[in-house]
Amino acid sequence: MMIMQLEKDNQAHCHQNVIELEDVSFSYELKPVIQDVSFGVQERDFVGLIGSNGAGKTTLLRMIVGLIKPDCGSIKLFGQPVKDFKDWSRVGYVPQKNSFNPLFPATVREVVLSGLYSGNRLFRKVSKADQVKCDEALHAMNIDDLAAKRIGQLSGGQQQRAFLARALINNPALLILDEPTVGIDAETQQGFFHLIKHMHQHHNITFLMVSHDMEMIRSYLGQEPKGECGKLKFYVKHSHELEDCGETNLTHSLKELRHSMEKGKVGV
Ligand SMILES: Nc1ncnc2c1ncn2[C@@H]1O[C@H](COP(=O)(O)OP(=O)(O)OP(=O)(O)O)[C@@H](O)[C@H]1O
Repeated sequence: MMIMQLEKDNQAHCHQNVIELEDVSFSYELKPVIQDVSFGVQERDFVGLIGSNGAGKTTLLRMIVGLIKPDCGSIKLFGQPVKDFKDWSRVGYVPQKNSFNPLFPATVREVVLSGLYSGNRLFRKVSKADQVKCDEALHAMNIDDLAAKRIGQLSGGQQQRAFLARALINNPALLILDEPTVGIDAETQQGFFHLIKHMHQHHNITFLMVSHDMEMIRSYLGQEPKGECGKLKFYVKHSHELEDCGETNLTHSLKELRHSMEKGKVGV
């Protein structure tokens, strides 16, 4: 049995478990993909999930957000079994490779706003406050000018930014990102990493991110993984900064990002 248990050097009693996996296994038909994975993500962890192609990273994320069920084992989100979890506004998820038919009718604004609707909120009226949240999220990803465009008419990188804005609109406590910068140019990647690092360090957001960008992972999360299971490696950094901001909104993050861009010419 392969069990991976993350070290909890920085465990502080004030930090709750955000994700708990215990002996999770999954097979596509008869092909085992995930075997006996156990690990925990705590509030304010930034977990980078690394593994070769086909190692099961996307499959693991899809189980965590409840899109597929494990064959055995248990998965909890914020202390609740995923199957009973309802508070999806606390979780932002950006799947891998969102690509749309150019004729797909939704505009970027509609796609971003759809991040606010979950469960019975699906057909609710869009309020002024929702529009403001949408503007902030569009602005954070620097796609204000694309708001009225059809999502299918955007480049891959622009679509990815729209999906990041969609994940950010609820100001989630947990952001789950599946290779978020695939198809995004180097300058934009740099700005994006700057933004998520800021969100991690100052805004109490917990991250689980699949990436093949070892340079970014190692520079922020350290040289060695904290845990391994099969072909999956988990790099972890915990953030607990005394000078955390009271503010947790996107506008604040954006202000800090713009400031850095002006100083260091970081692109978004
Ligand atoms: N719907 C599916 N039906 C059958 N097999 C699948 C399905 N989705 C994925 N697989 C297989 O499961 C394995 C794990 O796939 P997964 O997408 O989770 O890997 P990954 O680590 O995210 O890979 P990559 O780095 O290439 O994105 C692969 O061998 C893949 O071919």
